[in-house]
Amino acid sequence: MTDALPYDTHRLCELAGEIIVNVRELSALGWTPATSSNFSRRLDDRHAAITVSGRDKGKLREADIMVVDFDGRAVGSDHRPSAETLLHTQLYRRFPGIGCVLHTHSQVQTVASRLYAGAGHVHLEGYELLKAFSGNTTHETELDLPVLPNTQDMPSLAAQVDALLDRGDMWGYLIDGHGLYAWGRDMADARRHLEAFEFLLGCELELRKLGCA
Ligand SMILES: CSCCC(=O)C(=O)COP(=O)(O)O
Ligand SMILES: [Zn+2]
Repeated sequence: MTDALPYDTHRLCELAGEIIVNVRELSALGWTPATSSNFSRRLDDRHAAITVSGRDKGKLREADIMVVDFDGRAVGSDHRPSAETLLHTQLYRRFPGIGCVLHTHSQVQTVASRLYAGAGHVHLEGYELLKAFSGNTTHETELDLPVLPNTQDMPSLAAQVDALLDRGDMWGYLIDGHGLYAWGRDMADARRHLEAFEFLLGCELELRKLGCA
């Protein structure tokens, strides 16, 4: 810990390294086109490490990761944090067990968000991969992935997410025409949830193409 900064800089370096490695892999899958997407890790009980706004997520370096407090304000940096910072910090503030938030813009996520915006959710049932979500021990379960309307008004979007979180266990949501948010207790957990949503949404789209859903 330095005198000047109110967080552990060594821990920040560790988390930045982890974000960089994981986000490069997600980018290589085509899930972060055109500088889209944002990623964060809980740093401590007041701060998160998050991607700087507008950076090419496929080419992240340590300088592309900065610190914000849970009100979304930059701490110890002149950079602008992700435009969607509030959607990350609201989760860290409310749930001490959440340690990682991942947001991507894959084609599958975006097409699914458009198709299911009217229904307000994607119903996922009968898939073995539902066991990938923390707490699920059987495929005999179901999950409604919410789809929220897109807006540039982040406080309004965060308020809608907050209302959904009141309902209980939730590991992600879609934003119409935009992409997917997923989270977990650490990077591995959040990434498993993100990948499971991507796979399950892909299955639902495929079933629709085949006229089965
Ligand atoms: C060019 S993508 C539009 C903004 C967006 O949806 C996104 O995920 C990236 O925003 P950021 O400010 O985090 O770079
Ligand atoms: Zn986005």
